[in-house]
Order: sequence, then C-alpha cells, then structure tokens
Amino acid sequence: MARLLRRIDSLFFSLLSLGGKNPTSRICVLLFFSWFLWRIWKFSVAPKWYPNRPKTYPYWIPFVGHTLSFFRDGDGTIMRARMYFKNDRAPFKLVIMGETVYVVTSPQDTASVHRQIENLSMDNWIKELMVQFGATSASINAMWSPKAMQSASKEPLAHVCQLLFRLQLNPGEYSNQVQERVLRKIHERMTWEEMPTSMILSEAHNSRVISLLHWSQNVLLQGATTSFFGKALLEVEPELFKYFFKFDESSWKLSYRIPPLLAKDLLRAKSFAQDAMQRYFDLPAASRADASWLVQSIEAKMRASGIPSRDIGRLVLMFYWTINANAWKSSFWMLTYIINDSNLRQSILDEVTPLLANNSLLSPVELAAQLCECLCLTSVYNEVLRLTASSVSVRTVVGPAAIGDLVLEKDARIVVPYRQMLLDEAVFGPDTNEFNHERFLQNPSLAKSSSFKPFGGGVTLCPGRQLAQREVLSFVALALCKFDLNMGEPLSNSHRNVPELEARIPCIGIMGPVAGQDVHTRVIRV
Ligand code: HEM
Repeated sequence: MARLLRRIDSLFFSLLSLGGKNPTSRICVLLFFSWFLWRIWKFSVAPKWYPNRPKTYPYWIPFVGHTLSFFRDGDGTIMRARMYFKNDRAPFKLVIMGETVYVVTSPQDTASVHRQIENLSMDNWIKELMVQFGATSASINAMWSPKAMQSASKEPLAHVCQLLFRLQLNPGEYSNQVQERVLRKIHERMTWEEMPTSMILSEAHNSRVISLLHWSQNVLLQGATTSFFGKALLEVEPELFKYFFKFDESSWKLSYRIPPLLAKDLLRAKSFAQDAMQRYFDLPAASRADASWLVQSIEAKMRASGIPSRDIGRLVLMFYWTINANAWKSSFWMLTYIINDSNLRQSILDEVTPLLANNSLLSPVELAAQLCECLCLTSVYNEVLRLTASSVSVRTVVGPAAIGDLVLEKDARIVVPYRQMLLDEAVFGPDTNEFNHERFLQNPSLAKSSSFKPFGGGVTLCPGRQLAQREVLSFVALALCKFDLNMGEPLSNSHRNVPELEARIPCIGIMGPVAGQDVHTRVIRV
C-alpha cells in the first residue's frame, strides 16, 4: 500500500511538472489527474473493494453522470447499461443529476423490491410529486403528518387516499358503480351523432375521415372525467382536455424535476388544469353531488384536515392524471393495429359481433366482462400492453435493504422499468420488438409470466387494471361493430399507418405516438 501511495505521489509531481510554470496549465493538469484517479477508483477499484454493492455503469463527468443520455433516451440508456454488464440482469447503478438510482431489471429482483414494503418506500416520491404539483408545505404536511391521522388504522391521509382508490376500484360494490358509469358513458359517446366535430377531418354523406388519436382521447376522457367528477368539471372548464394532454405530454419533466426555465410548456398546462380543478372544488357541494364516491370521500377528508380548495385542486390533479393517462393510449394502439390487418379485424369481429348483437340484453358492465373472455381480443390487448407500456415503480431506500447479496445505500432511489422485462427475448421470443397479435393467443401462459407486469406489482399493483381493460375493450369493440373502419387517405403529413412509438422521452405508463403523428381513419356509418 505504502509503495502504491509513493508511486501515485511521484506520478502526481511528474504530471505537475508537465504543466510547466503556467498556473492555468498546472490547474488543468491537477484537475485531469484528480479526474483520472476518480475514474480508476470509481469504476476499477471500488467494484472490487465493495463486491456486495450494485455496480455503477461507467460515466465521464461526476454529478452529471448519465443525466444527459437518460433524458435523450431513457430506455436506451438502461438497455445499454444492461448490455455493458453482459445482460446478467443484476441491479446496477446510474447517476442522474447527482442522485444514485438503482435500476432493477429481473423479475426475481422486482419481486424482492415489492416484498420489502417497510424499507423500500414509495412515500418520498409521492411527497416530491406533491411539491412539484405546487401544493403548499402546510397541505403536504397535512397529508403526511401524524396530526392529520384520519382513520382507526392511524394511517396518514396520503395512505388513506391510496386505500380509498383501492376500495373504489378493486372488484366489489363501489367498483361496479364506477364501472357502470364509465362504460355507459363510453357507449353513449360511440354513436355517429356524438362524434365530436373537433376529431372530424373531412365529411361526406355517411362517411368521415377522423383522427383516431382524438377519437380515443375524447371518448375515454369523457367517460372517466364525468364518471369520477360528475358533469360540473367540464362545465367549469370545457377546454380541460386540451390542457391535460399538453400537461401529460411533458409530465416527465415533473417526475424528473427539470428546472422551470426548461419546463415552461409543462408549467403553463399544469397551472391551467389546476386552476380548473380549484374552480371545481370552489363550487357548492350540491352542484357536484354526481361525483364518484372516491372524489367526494377524498375531498371530505382533505377539508377535514384543513386543506383549502386551491391545494385540493393541485393534489387531485395528480389523481386525475393517474386515472386518465393510460387507457386512451392503449385504445389508440389497439385500433391502429387492428385496422391495419384485415384478417385480424375479421377474427375480432367474429368474436365480438355476436356479443354486441345481444347488446340490448347485456348491461355495459356485463358486455365488458364478456369481452374480457374473448381470446383474440384479449391477446391483442396484452400484446399492446407488452409493446407500449413503459410503466415504472419508484421507491426510496428508507431502511436496511438488500436485493439478493447486494446491499442498497440509504436514501438512494430504486427504479423498476418494466419495459426491460416486457421486451425480454428469452421470455417473449426473438420478435420481441414487433407487434405479434398471436403471441398471447399461442401461449396464453405468457400473460401470467413474472416478466409481464404492465400494471406493476406488490402493494401498489394498479387498482385500475380491471376498469382499464374493460373501457379499452368496450371502446375497441364498439368502434369495430358500430362503424366500418378503414385506413383513410392521408389528409396531412401527420398520418401514419402505424405511428412511431415515443420511446425516447421518459414515460411512466403507456407510451403515446411521436408528437405530430396520428392515424387518419375512414369511418362509414353502418
Ligand atoms: C393501461 C392502463 C394502465 C396502466 C398501464 C397502469 C399502470 C400502473 C402501474 C404500473 C402502477 C404501479 C406504480 C407503482 O408500483 O409505483 C399503477 C398504479 C396505480 N394506478 Fe394504474 N395503470 C393503468 C390504468 C389505471 C386506471 C384506469 C386507473 C384509475 C381509474 C389507475 C389507477 C392507479 C392508481 C390509483 C395507482 C396507485 C396505486 C397505489 O399506489 O396503491 N390506473 N398503475
């Protein structure tokens, strides 16, 4: 050891003499030497010194780490890191804006993250999001502080809200009520007369060319917004969807705390949507009596904790985002793939037409339940989720925690990017980057694979997964059976037969198409 130190010492002085007498060159040499030592230590010595810590994917600039490459192409960065470590799928470390982020890419390690409920917590991330959503510290304290404990179980209000969501959405009486409302709304909107004019690109007798993007957005958001919030929210702000979509497109900047100067688009859209929410919560309760049990219960508990309308609006926008960010995108991708393949479309029509012919006998919930039994339709749904979900779970290490033999640093962040498993060739086959509607049909057990987790897992497993599947399948079946859909002639450069998936921008749910790309569909009244 002493010899090594003497060598470094003499190397240091030889390098310093290289800089000559000029102070600037001496500083440069010194900086280079320090950087060189840092690299050797960080990526050659430390991994051997601490074999029980996850390895760091090498980077060039301290603090900056992988930030730039991650924001340019998050998924690509994670994949390159996985390949650098010979695809052994052991957890590894990235450095993003100076912060340690452990990345977990195997089903076994994901299950281990889900099991360590006490020491790997989601709370810090939710608290940060609340700050990013602009709630005051007094309201955030009210959501988390012991003073605001709401229930006999002594859980903070933030956890009570999570429980309320699960109660409303997990199968049971409350879930039936909300599903009935959402699905009925979707049925009402899927008629020739109810097509919003904003999505119609051209019109002739009994035939229209429409934007598939706007159709899926409009129907799915109308259904969920009026069912969860009642009529008043869209009456208070008829332009809400426009700003919500702008917000959703740039919402990744919020999750990654991008400075306000580089996030003006996000901040403008967010403030507009929050203002609408505040005006909604300022209305007398009687004019919002048709809101869901969930929204009424959350509001009552927040008011009881002294949270004002302004902050209720800010916090509830987070919930609105969770409810509305994903299902319309799955609907869009499903219809896109189906109308591009006439054999597939016919197979699905063969399955669903008899069910819709009995439509008058079946309630929307009963119909949706039967659609979920259609093998071809659900295989397409699963394949769309597999190919387009970029879902992540985010946790913070708050107590002693390990994954296998690897010990995790306290306060570090853990990210589980499920896409790394959803595209695993060893599980899903060599054509894993392609849409293959027969994949789940030929091998139904894939839907139960531990690598197929588009809805996350553990205690935070998405409680909205049943509603999501039912609304998406209802929309797709109604679109195919009530209209004759064909690929429309392109009316602008935005048309693509199959748009590109926006996989570069970090996303924490279903990915949308690249901005400006759409599908122009000819819809004929039948
Ligand atoms: C295709 C559609 C959807 C996808 C892919 C999806 C995905 C996810 C994922 C991956 C999580 C887990 C996040 C984590 O572990 O940290 C999650 C949580 C959640 N999702 Fe979904 N979701 C979808 C639709 C919905 C819908 C329609 C609703 C509500 C109506 C909903 C409500 C929630 C809620 C409340 C949570 C938080 C659960 C908790 O923390 O306890 N989701 N979702």
